[in-house]
Amino acid sequence: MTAETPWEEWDHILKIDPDKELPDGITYGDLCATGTDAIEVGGTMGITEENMEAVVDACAEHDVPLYQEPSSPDVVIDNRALEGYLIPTVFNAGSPFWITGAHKEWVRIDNGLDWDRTATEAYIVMNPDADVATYTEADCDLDADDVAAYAEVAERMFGQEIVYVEYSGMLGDEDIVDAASGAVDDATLFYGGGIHDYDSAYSMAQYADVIVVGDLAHDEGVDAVRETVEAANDA
Ligand SMILES: CC(C)=CCC/C(C)=C/CC/C(C)=C/CC/C(C)=C/COP(=O)(O)OP(=O)(O)O
Ligand SMILES: O=P(O)(O)OC[C@@H](O)CO
Ligand SMILES: [Mg+2]
Repeated sequence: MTAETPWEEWDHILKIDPDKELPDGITYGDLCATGTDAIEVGGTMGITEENMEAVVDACAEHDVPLYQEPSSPDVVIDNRALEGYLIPTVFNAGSPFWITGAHKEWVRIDNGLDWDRTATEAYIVMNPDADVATYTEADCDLDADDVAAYAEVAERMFGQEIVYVEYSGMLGDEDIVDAASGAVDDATLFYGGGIHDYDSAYSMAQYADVIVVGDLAHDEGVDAVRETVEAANDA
């Protein structure tokens, strides 16, 4: 990354899914102006280079750092508007493909990756009903001590700078996020899933360094997202 580890300064990320519509009357520019610290463009299903490019181009002229979060090597785009690439690796995936296999393929087929703009996110996927859990065959049957141990392994043994507790589609268990928070030292803890208002944002931001808000932007719009930014800044 240009500024090494910029996420250390963040409280809030807005994740825009290029496969989902925006509410009526709302533009990508409006979403960029919510006060979020960064935008991640990504989703699990229905992702193409074309819909990725369209969202990145629409956000490019606005003053917020833009990151691509690819769900597979074939949707990675080469776009100078991107500050960088946040590449998931799923620690509790059912297949090594989602831990290192896709990454190996990416490096094999792509000549000349931009390593200075590339970082990984160590995901722990917790909602068995989320597309990402099905897709990666994740073992979501984890207690707080399992999650804490994964988080510690990610940081201490695999040198991960970002640990991501992912409840995509549902609000997570505070005790689990608290345990993950206690298990990491220098790594930045991301939490995402089911944040829908000030209180749910605040509850998770007490433990996580950075909260990630996704579907709310597509389902409700900018005022709701702005509330979550306020909560992230207050916590
Ligand atoms: C090596 C490269 C370039 C890519 C592989 C990256 C990996 C391991 C991806 C697997 C995990 C994944 C699909 C991450 C994408 C981000 C994510 C978790 C989006 C949220 O997905 P959901 O909310 O479950 O799905 P939808 O909202 O799209 O239905
Ligand atoms: O869509 P939501 O439930 O807000 O989840 C956010 C993000 O963690 C998904 O990858
Ligand atoms: Mg989603």
